[in-house]
Amino acid sequence: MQQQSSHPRAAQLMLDCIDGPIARRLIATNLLAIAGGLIAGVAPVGLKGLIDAAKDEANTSRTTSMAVYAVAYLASLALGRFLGEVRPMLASATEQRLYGRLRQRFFHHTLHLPFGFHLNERAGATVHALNQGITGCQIIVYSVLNSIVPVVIEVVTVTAVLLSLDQPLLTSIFAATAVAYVAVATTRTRALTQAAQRVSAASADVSSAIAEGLTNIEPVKCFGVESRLVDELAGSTSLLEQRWSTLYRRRLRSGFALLTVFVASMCASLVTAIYGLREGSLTIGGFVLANMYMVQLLRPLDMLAAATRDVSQALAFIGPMLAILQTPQEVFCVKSADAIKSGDEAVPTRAPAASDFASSADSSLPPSPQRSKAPRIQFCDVRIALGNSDAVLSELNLDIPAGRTVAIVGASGCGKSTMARLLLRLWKPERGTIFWNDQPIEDLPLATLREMVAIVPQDTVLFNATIAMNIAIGRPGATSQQIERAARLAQLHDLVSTLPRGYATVVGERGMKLSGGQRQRIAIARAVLRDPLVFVFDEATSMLDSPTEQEILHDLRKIATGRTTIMIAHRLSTLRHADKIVVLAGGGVAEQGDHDTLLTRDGLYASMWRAQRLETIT
Ligand SMILES: Nc1ncnc2c1ncn2[C@@H]1O[C@H](COP(=O)(O)OP(=O)(O)OP(=O)(O)O)[C@@H](O)[C@H]1O
Repeated sequence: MQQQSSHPRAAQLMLDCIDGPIARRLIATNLLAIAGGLIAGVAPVGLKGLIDAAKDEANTSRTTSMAVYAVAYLASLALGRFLGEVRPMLASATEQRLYGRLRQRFFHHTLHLPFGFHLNERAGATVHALNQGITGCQIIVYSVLNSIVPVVIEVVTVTAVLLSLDQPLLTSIFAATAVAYVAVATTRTRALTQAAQRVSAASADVSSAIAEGLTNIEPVKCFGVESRLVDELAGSTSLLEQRWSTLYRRRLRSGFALLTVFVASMCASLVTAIYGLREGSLTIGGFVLANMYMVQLLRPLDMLAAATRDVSQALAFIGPMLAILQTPQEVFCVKSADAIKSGDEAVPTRAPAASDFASSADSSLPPSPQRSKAPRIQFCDVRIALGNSDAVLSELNLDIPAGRTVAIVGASGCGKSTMARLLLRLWKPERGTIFWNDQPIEDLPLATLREMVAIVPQDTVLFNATIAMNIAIGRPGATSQQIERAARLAQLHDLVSTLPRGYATVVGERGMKLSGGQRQRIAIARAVLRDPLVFVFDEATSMLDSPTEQEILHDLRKIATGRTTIMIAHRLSTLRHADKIVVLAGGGVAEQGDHDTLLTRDGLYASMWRAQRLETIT
């Protein structure tokens, strides 16, 4: 079933990646392939001429005729072979460009798939889908250019010559053989495709297991699970082995079926040609030619059948890549970016007034006067459930005034990071709306929204690149002075100065050559350098020692002035300066207000505060 729908999709995918220059080169190499097929097809005519000339004793210039036929025969053989050698060399550059485009297209598409896709899929399997898909495309291109096109031309040429021999019986045998080949090739295709799909799935499991072990190398080593992982891999590899054997058994069965057709046809044609020779309807040259053509007709038919088999296997390999390419991307752009950036928004939907957030008298802080562009953010009746569990946020109503700092606190798992992800549209709420000033955030172009928000996430993962590159990731083209300034604000500069290679130090796979606190500071510098309208600090300083944390918080308060800032933290002492503190519980806002108000209220926040004070003292 997958195979049936894969044909047009695979063809479409390749066509999409073919531009003018690629198309021209492919046509040129194809023409070479066609020329090779034609020449190979007519070569035996020279041999027939040679044999007939040798037999023609009445011909006075027999030697010359023989020489001409011999040269024609050898030259056509040599030229056909030469073209066969040259074509792959010419084709390879074009094909590599095509595969490069395919990789780029796949990577672009995958990076733009929804966040949930990446959480559900194994990265190893995704990379494997690409690699195997490219292998499948290579097989298809090779089969089409090297086998199918030249072979079809050869079959047509041979058939034309065959018809000119005026041997209806032989022609019928050839036709019957062709039909038999097609029948065998098509009936075996489904079984082969299924086997190839199973190989592909098992192979993805093996790749994912290896990738997962390598990306989690630290826990693997710390918990000493190397041998267990290797044993588990042995299970997956033996399954892969079995599935390859099944595939090759099926290929063999298909090969035997084709061999049977081949032998039957050879027998039939040989008997017919002998009969023709005895009857005098075939010369000796004609007899040799008929048999050579039989072989020559069967060989391309054989190659066609093999190519069909390879293509069906290749389509199964391409299947996972096509499935990923068909997964819908994130919704990027709904409304004009300019209107949003200039603050000159068209208001499509009514956003709630501050008084709608009536749960607390403290919820209607006036906006900060310093940055007119910093947005007011409102979560209105937002509900979201993740996975199969109950709603993480069942009814979130929250007003974050423009240019103010709002702290979010609450028990682990109550949905604080989920809130931040909703704002960045990594998740989509099941119900409710998040407003950016007066616009629902779905109306903002996704790229613009993310450009305006900088997040320091709980777990900082770095690229295996230099410190400078990691800091500048959100601001391509940043100068070294700008990078250094951001690093200073994140209390990182002094540390970097002690490194022999300074900002050119490579941080290792996922930044593992740095401490957790150092990674966090890079993440803070990154966010600062991005210069956004909204900051989200999600446990941004949780890995730092107290003095460093205090210094960074002091700097961040300065940087965040006039920007809308969301601070998520468990350590309440780091949040007491926030304009508003929001306690999340039971899927919504349990209480909100500034530090003193909440302490006076003696509710959830006050008890959390007391508990943490007690911990500090004891
Ligand atoms: N992709 C997901 N699929 C299913 N459940 C998820 C997913 N991501 C998060 N969750 C669940 O959603 C809930 C809220 O997670 P979230 O990360 O928002 O909590 P949090 O309040 O930030 O917690 P913490 O303070 O521990 O960081 C948790 O119960 C978590 O297990």
